[in-house]
Amino acid sequence: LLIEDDYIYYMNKSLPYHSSISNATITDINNINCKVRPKLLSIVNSDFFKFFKLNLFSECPFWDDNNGFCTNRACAVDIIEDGYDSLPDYWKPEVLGKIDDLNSLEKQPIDVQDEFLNELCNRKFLSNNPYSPLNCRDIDYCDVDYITNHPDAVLVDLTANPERFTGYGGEQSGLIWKSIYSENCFQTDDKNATGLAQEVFYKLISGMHASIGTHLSNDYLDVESGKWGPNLDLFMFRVGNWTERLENIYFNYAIVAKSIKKISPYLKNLEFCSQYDQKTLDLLGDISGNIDTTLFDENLIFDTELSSEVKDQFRIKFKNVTKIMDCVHCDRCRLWGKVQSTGYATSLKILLEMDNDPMFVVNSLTKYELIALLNTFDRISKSVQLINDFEVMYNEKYNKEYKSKNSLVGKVLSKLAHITKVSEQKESDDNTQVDYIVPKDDGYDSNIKLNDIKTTFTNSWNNEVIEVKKALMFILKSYIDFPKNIYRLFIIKVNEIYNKFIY
Ligand SMILES: Cc1cc2nc3c(=O)[nH]c(=O)nc-3n(C[C@H](O)[C@H](O)[C@H](O)COP(=O)(O)OP(=O)(O)OC[C@H]3O[C@@H](n4cnc5c(N)ncnc54)[C@H](O)[C@@H]3O)c2cc1C
Repeated sequence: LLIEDDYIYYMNKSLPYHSSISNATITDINNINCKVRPKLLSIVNSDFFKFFKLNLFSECPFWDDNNGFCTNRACAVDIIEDGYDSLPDYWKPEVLGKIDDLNSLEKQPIDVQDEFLNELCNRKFLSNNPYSPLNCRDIDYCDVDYITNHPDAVLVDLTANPERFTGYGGEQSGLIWKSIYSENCFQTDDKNATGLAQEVFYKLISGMHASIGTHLSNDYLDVESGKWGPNLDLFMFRVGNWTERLENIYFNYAIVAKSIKKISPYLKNLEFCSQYDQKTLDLLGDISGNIDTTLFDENLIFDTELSSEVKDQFRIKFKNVTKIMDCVHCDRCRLWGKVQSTGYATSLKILLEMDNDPMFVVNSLTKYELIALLNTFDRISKSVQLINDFEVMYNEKYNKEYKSKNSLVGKVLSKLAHITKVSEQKESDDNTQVDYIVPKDDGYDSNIKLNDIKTTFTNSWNNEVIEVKKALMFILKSYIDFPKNIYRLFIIKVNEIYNKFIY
């Protein structure tokens, strides 16, 4: 019911959530995604793009509590509540969250590890940034030096460690998310730019959070059956029931896709992978060819000199997000958290800094930023695909009689498409206006709202009925078990007395 309240609240509120910075409809993005997905898969499975460098032993720089999840069971109780002790070892969160198949390079000194990736490249400049931040303006949105040069960092094969359910949860992960969201506090005199920066920052984090939720719901371990597979109810609970979270996944898609479009023409100059050069460049060219430049208009975010102060704050705050990932005590979650926060940071660097001096930005990119960028695109692209898969599952399970448009996710998606159309219409009416577009509350919206409320209410009602039934069954079973339990108690007591008597 809480979710339902929040959901209705969202549908009714008139906050300027739907700005006109993205001109794409949900359908546009779904279509683009169908075309780029196979190519993206080939890229992230290639030798160059499948390794990421990570320091598994770095201490959390923000708070003292380094009492990690892997040694702290309490972190898991929210997810695996019952009988933690009775779970087989390989289902325990510290095992589910561990990184498998650490490359044998892990044991090698850092320069040998680097050599491995450098062998794939004609030029080494990607690991040695000639545009040292010491000499130049800082344009990094993540802590690049930390990733590439930390002596404890190791190469991890991302394909051997897919993002999935790990059982990581509870207070610790809640605290991490809370501190990431609370980075979103900008203070400048430019109210418009500050508001917009806050909105974009929130959407990025929420989209990343929702994408992680989508992946863990899709690759979920059912501890009762011991099988891995998609968990529709978990997806609906975490993401599907929340219009805003779904929208933010698509928003992040538009941001990352646009940054890849923007950097692609310059990748030719990088010659970053001799062995895979042509094939990788062809694939990247194909991907970029399918992305429309109007997908996202970065100039509407930070377009004026006035907002450069906001931009600087944005950069520092995003850098902090990538550092907060060191506080994540589940190794695999930390790995993907670091990859994705670095990927979004790289997107922002490309989108917001390239117009000033493209080659300055291009030459400052490290290979790990490029690897993170492409892998983040793969994560968000998979999330978009999964949203569509879950929609089909939802219709099959709950909504057979409804058409796709009337399913919960379907309604959300068509509403988003509708909102974008409204914003497009408004934009063409007034080209000079770059303000937020608030969706019109027309009959279409009211119908959707009414249907949403009905469907959400029916689902919540059915869930409550199932829970009440379960509770009643539990009470009934405890009455039935009562004589058996009394008998067992009696035997235990008799046994104790007998033992005392004997010894
Ligand atoms: C960096 C990081 C990576 C992780 N990776 C994994 C992983 O790979 N596999 C895995 O199983 N677990 C992972 N986790 C844990 C996972 O994200 C959840 O924290 C955990 O499953 C507990 O979920 P929860 O229901 O308590 O709510 P949480 O997901 O912890 O959310 C906390 C609160 O944030 C709000 N919230 C939730 N989602 C959103 C959203 N999209 N937008 C805005 N607000 C939101 C809600 O109010 C919620 O109560 C990761 C956690 C972190 C911090």
